[in-house]
Amino acid sequence: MANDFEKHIASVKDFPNKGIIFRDITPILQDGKLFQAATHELAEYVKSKNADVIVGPEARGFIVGCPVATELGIGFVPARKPHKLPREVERASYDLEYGSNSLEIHKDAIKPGQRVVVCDDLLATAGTLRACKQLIENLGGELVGSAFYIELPDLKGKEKLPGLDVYSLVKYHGA
Ligand SMILES: O=P(O)(O)OC[C@H]1O[C@H](OP(=O)(O)OP(=O)(O)O)[C@H](O)[C@@H]1O
Ligand SMILES: Nc1ncnc2[nH]cnc12
Repeated sequence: MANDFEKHIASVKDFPNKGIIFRDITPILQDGKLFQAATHELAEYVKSKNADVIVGPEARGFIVGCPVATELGIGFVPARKPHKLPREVERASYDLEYGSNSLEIHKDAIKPGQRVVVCDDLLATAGTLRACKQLIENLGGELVGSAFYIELPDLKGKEKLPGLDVYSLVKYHGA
């Protein structure tokens, strides 16, 4: 199955910037059975972490995280790019493999003591994941794991979050 996921990831050279190989998951999403299988694999992981809620960073984290939350019947919390959420927010800034950004989360989205897993399409430098962790912890939640379709281990994202469990379907070396 890991092989099937990998076969349905498109690798696009020099996108969005020269030197980046963009790993495009849209062929997985287009294949209903494979999208369902990927969702199920992540859901089994999230269940094993006994999570109360999933946080998904905009935009691809919405696509990946929402169906996992509905499969498990648990809540989904969007971490959005600035000025999109209408009520009081917590904000964290971060750097990416290409560029930098900020993420916001509604202040009442996570309750103290809740167990949270972050779901997203890809882990690269972990700037996004670190920002999510900061937001979750500022609201009193506990980040108990993270789940991705793709991991780029050479960018050493994991090392920036020592002790955090990371689950992924496919790893690309030499990214
Ligand atoms: O581990 P990192 O170095 O933080 O990179 C991974 C993040 O980068 C991409 O999102 P992007 O910010 O490009 O936003 P998008 O989903 O709106 O395209 C991807 O979906 C992850 O969220
Ligand atoms: N190489 C990559 N491909 C797709 N999304 C990304 N986000 C950060 N790095 C990426």
